[in-house]
Order: sequence, then C-alpha cells, then structure tokens
Amino acid sequence: MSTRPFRSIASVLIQRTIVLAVLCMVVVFLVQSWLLRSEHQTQFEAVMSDVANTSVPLLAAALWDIETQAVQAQLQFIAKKPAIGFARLQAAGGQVFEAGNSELAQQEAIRSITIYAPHGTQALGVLHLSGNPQYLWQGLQAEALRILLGYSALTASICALIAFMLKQLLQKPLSTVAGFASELTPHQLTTPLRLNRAPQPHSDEIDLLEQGVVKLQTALHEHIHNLDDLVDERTAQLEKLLEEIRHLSVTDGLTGCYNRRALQDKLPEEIERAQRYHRPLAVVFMDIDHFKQFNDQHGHQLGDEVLRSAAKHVASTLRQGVDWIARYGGEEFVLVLPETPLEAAIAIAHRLCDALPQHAVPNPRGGSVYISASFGVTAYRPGEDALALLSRADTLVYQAKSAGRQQVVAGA
Ligand SMILES: Nc1nc2c(ncn2[C@@H]2O[C@H](COP(=O)(O)OP(=O)(O)OP(=O)(O)O)[C@@H](O)[C@H]2O)c(=O)[nH]1
Repeated sequence: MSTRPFRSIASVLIQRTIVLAVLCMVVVFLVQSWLLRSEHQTQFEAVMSDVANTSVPLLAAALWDIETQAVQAQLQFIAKKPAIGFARLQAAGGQVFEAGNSELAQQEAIRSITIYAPHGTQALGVLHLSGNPQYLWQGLQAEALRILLGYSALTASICALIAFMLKQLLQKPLSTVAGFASELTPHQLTTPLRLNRAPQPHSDEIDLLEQGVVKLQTALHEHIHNLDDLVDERTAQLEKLLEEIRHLSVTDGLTGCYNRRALQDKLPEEIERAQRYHRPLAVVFMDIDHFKQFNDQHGHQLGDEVLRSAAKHVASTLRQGVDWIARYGGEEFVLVLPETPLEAAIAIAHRLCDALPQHAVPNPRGGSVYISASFGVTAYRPGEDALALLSRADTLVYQAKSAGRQQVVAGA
C-alpha cells in the first residue's frame, strides 16, 4: 500500500484547470489593457488634433483682435475637454492666459502649438497643453475593471462547468471503482460493480475499466472455485493417504493382522473397558511349532505364505468386530477376546489347536503343507496391566512348548 497522501485525479484536474484558466485570464487581461491604452492614446491624439483644427483658429482671431475675454473663454473651453488638464497661452506681447487645473501648471506640456495671425505668418503666441492624467488613468481603470469582471465571471463559470463535468464524468465513477476494488474480498467476488452512470451513446475508458473489473472478478472467482475444488481433491487424497498410513502403522505387512505396536495401544483400552464394566477378557498366545525347521525345509517364501494363511484362518474363526488378532513377533500371534471368560477362551484355543494341522496350505512345488501351533490361554485379572497379562500368556505358551507342542495350556 502506498503511504503517499491521496488526491483524486478529478480534483487535481480541476485545480490545474483553474490555475490555467486564471493564467489565461491574466494574459488576456494584460493584452486587452495594452490595447485599451493604445486606443486611449489614439483618442487623446484625436482630441489634440481637434483642438488644433477648431480652437486654435478661434484663439488666433481673438489674439489678433486683442479680445482677452474671448481668448480666456476659448482657453477655458479647451481646458474643459476631459483629455486636457491644463492650458496656457503665452502671447507674443508677454501676456499669459491660463485655464484648467492649476495643480498641473508645473507639469511639462505634452503639446505646444504656435498660434499664427489669421492669414499671416506672424506668431501671436504659443499654446501649451498639459494632459489630464485622471482622464487616461480613470478611463483605463474603469475599462480594465469592466474587462476584469467580465473575464472573471467567464472564467469562474467555465471552471465551475468543467469541475461539475469532471466530477460527474470522472470523479464519481473512478472513486466508486477505486472504493469497490479496495474493499473487494474473496467472499465478495460475486458482488457486481455498479457505477449507475447515465446512459451514453459511446463507451469510454470508465466502461472499459468497469468491464475489466467484472472480468477480473469472474476470473478470480473461477480461479478460487477451481482452487477450492483442487484443495478438496487434495484434502481427500491426503485423508486417504493418511488413512492408509494409519492403517499401515497399526497393521502387520505380511499377515494383515494388527502389529505389536497396535497391540500395545489397543490391549490397555480393552483392559480398561473390562475393568470399568466388570466384564471378562481373555488372551490367547499362539506360537507356531518348529517354524525354523519349516523354513529350513520349505524355504522362507512358503514360510511367509503359511504365516499369512494361518493368520487369515485364525481370524476367520473369531467374532468379527469383537475379537481381534495381533502378530506379536515372527511366528507368534496374540488373540484378544473381549467379553470372553477363560473357559470359553480355552475352548476356542482347543478348536484352533485341532483345526490348524488340518488347514492345508498349497505348496507351489506340489501338494500342501501343514503346521501346528501351541497355545497359552489366560484371562484378565482385575487391576493388572497389559504387560502382566501378556507375560502370563507367554509363560503358558512356553509351558505348552515344553510339554511337547501342539497343545493348549491355560491359567487364570
Ligand atoms: N518365513 C518367515 N519366517 C519367519 C518370520 N518371522 C520369523 N520367522 C522364523 O521363525 C523362526 C522361529 O524360530 P524359533 O523361535 O526357533 O521357533 P520355532 O522354530 O518355531 O520353534 P518352537 O517355537 O520352539 O516350536 C525363525 O527361524 C525365524 O526366522 C517371517 O516373517 N517369515
């Protein structure tokens, strides 16, 4: 995220438009003022020409006739012209006539006109005219103010119009898109972007932006949807693998029975249940007889097959979902019989002891092979742990081995 302060494009554009408009206004005003000044100058020149053409002949006549009142009156007429501030007539005879604003008497004349005798070349005097500074300045000021006000009003109206249009056309839709995009979350991807713009005959960049946002939303939504599916698929695969791993971690790879680790986990649970509900629990330790000899005679491969087949056979004779079997080690198996009193377990062991030697395992080299097993049977004693229970069963099976094998030895 940018840490720079936010400024909307529309407001920057409005601001720059105003600055430009004001600059243009100042330039136009200066040009106009300069033109105005030239115009006033021309007007002033016209006044001077007018004086020279109309008043000077009258002054010449008055001077020639030595009519001082007429000279003075004519001078006052000249000085009353708005462009002229002060008029002085220096007669050849030494007489001086003055009219107008006496404060301007010291000013240098802007125009001096020699007055000649009517129909002659004799100089009767010199007329000095001083301009009225107020005339030029005030005229300029009033005109300039009028122009300034006019341009200001025009500039302000144009700026207001541009600002309104920029706000409507740019700021509103852009800030809606920006706000929408900044608050967009994966859960809102299906929420459509609404700009609520007035219908227009042409599409523009904002329309393209709107379409782009909608396209992006759709693509993101699809992508997330696909990702969800992918995650679900991968999760299912992982769960399946986990289940397989869990199964493998408690299962013996060769026989499919529980392994020793599972026995160590599950037997204490069975003991706890038996203890809590005061139910019987029996354990049968089964050890295949002379298995080393069998391996030596038939080979390990057939030995494996015999182990697999014997375990499957034994498991098939047990109550499904209640009794279970674990491979304790090489050719040793432990049968766990919940809800089974010692007598019933002994009967089961006898049944297996008799059945196993009848269980034919096909020999790939021809015919079948047979095995027998010895059994140690015992029942759970309240308060004892799994180790004590197993160790008693192990001792009993050892006794069965010592007593000649293929038999059942039981003990409470
Ligand atoms: N084929 C095969 N043999 C195994 C496996 N696990 C252990 N054995 C063999 O089982 C034999 C067990 O031998 P012993 O402990 O002497 O027992 P036994 O030969 O059965 O003699 P008794 O138990 O006294 O009757 C060994 O030779 C092991 O190699 C297995 O997974 N497959």
